[in-house]
Parts: sequence; C-alpha cells; structure tokens
Amino acid sequence: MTEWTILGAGALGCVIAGQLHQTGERVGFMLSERHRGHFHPNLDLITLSGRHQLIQSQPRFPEHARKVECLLVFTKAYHVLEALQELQHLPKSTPVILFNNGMGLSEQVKALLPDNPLLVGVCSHGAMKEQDWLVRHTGKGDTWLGPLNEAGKAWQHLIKPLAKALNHCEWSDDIALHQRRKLAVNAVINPLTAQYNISNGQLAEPRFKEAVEQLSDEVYQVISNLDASSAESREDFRRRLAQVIELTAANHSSMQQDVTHGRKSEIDYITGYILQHAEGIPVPVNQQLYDEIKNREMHKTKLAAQN
Ligand SMILES: NC(=O)C1=CN([C@@H]2O[C@H](COP(=O)(O)OP(=O)(O)OC[C@H]3O[C@@H](n4cnc5c(N)ncnc54)[C@H](OP(=O)(O)O)[C@@H]3O)[C@@H](O)[C@H]2O)C=CC1
Ligand SMILES: CC(C)(CO)C(=O)C(=O)O
Repeated sequence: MTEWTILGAGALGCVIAGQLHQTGERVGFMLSERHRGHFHPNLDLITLSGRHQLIQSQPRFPEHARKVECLLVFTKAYHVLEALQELQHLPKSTPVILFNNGMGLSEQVKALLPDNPLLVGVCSHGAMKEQDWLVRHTGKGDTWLGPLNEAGKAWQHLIKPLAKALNHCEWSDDIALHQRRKLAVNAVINPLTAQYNISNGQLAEPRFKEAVEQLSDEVYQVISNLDASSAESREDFRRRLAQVIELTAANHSSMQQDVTHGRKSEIDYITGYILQHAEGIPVPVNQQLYDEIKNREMHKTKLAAQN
C-alpha cells in the first residue's frame, strides 16, 4: 500500500491526512524546519460530527525525501516552490499533487520537477487550524484530480483511495478548468471578506450587493476570456458564487483570516492572477482590492520587523 506524505501539516493537510488515516491508508507528515527538535504529539482532528480523532504519524524532514512514495502538497501557494526545493532527494518517479488555492505556479513547478508525475488537486473541503496539531474539519466538499504534465496522466488510479477517504474524488483531464472555476469564486469572496473583515455570509447583505456584482463581473470576464470554449454562462457563475456564499455563510475566508492575523495572504495567486491575465479587460475593483490588501500586508511586515 502506498504511503501518502503530506507536505504542509496545516489545516487542510491535517484534515486530509485524518480522512485518509480513517480509511486505513498509511500517512506521514513532511514537516518544516520550524518543527525540528520539537515534541510532535499525535494530531488531534475534530471531525464534522465534533468527535476527536487522534492520528499517530511519523514526522519526516527533507533528508527523508528519498523514501516518499506519493507527495500531497498542502502549503500555501507562496510556500510551494520553496518547500519543494528543500526535497532534493525526492525520487523522480514520485507523483506530486498540488492542492494549493490560486493559480500561476504550474510552469515553475514543471521546471523544478521536470521528471516527476505532476498532478493538481482541487478540493473544497473546509479546514481550520485551532492550534498546532489541533485541527477542525469545517465542511465536506468535492475533490477533483487531474494531470499537470504527461507523466501525471498515469496516476488516475489515485482517485479510488482518495474518493473512499474524502467522500468524493473525480478525475478530470482538464483540471485547469476546475482550478479556474475555484479561482473565480475565491477572487470574489476572499478579497472582499478580507477588506471588510466580514464572514462569507455577510457578502449577501444589501450593502455589499454592488461590490459583489462589479467584482464578479470583472472576474467572470477575465476567466471566460482565458478559455472561451469551456466558459460557464454568467448566470451559472453567479448562481455558483451565491451557492458557495450560502453554504459557507458562517465561515471566514482564508484571506480574511490571514489578513486579520497579520499573515501573508494568497492574494498574488488569486487577484494577482486575474490582474496578470486581464488582457485589456478593465479590472478596477480587482486592482483596488489588490492594492489595499498588499498595503496592509506590507504595513504588518514592517511593524513585525520593527518589533
Ligand atoms: N483551509 C481550507 O479550508 C482550505 C485550504 N485550501 C488551500 O490549501 C492550502 C493550504 O491551506 P491551509 O491548510 O489552510 O494553510 P495552513 O497555513 O494552515 O497550512 C500550511 C502549512 O504548510 C506548512 N509549510 C510551509 N512551508 C513549509 C515547508 N517548507 N515544509 C513543510 N511544511 C511547510 C506550514 O507549516 P508551519 O506553519 O507549521 O511551519 C503550515 O502548517 C492553501 O493554498 C489554501 O488556500 C483549499 C481549500 C480549503
Ligand atoms: C470557498 C472559500 C471562499 C471558503 O471560505 C475558500 O476557498 C477560502 O476561504 O479560501
């Protein structure tokens, strides 16, 4: 049986590890330097039903990379390249699956790991880290898996154990389509909730109607222009967006949480991707939100450096 190595033992990585462990899969964590020399308790996962599930796992560090059989990457988008670069002994035959939100990393990962089978996972489960090694599964979702390069196409069979563990996992030869659709939703919900410091559900209030409409129109135009042949209709996009807002109404988006806690956000890979691919389509609301969130990040970094 293949062992799944989770690179990025944060909220989502721990939830997926817990789900895999529950169905009898072998799971290991590849940890960051921050954890070296520290005590590693068992992972405590609070399931959707509120039960505590303790997961025993062998901690690994980059020098153990040659033993990795299948690598699932759950770091934030801005840590993916750095985290992969540390795994110098990763076998060329090991499949690597990227689960980060946002887009714009594919070409750099392909250049970094030209021989490995590369895949993308698009996952809409919800997860929240309550403290180190205490993680809550906050919502069930779908998972799509697909190839990022030619070698990745041979790994379709991975969907079977993933579907068993995660409730749903389907293969898509056009995984970029699923990435773009998720990006479009994130590009509306995340920066607005971060900027106004609100929960996802508050976006449905009348005071945000105009902002949501303007931003979703800009995002829709840019995303549909990327591949007109697979574009959904504007109405379908609006319906899907409203559904996510409703289903995650009580949640705070990842960007809202990052910005309020003074952490770096994934804005460069979400709104930044929209700005980079606008190709002449006017995107003033995206630009304004991008500038404001980047300013706040810069201000927090300066304050942290002074302290
Ligand atoms: N949380 C969610 O509900 C969802 C998240 N996503 C996406 O999944 C990705 C992960 O999100 P989330 O789990 O919330 O993020 P977290 O910040 O909770 O977890 C990221 C983890 O990556 C670890 N990490 C960073 N650099 C390295 C490294 N060099 N080596 C090993 N580990 C490293 C961090 O380690 P440490 O801090 O311990 O050093 C941290 O534990 C993001 O792209 C997010 O947008 C997608 C869908 C839902
Ligand atoms: C779907 C959404 C907006 C749920 O909060 C999300 O993916 C995120 O917060 O990054």
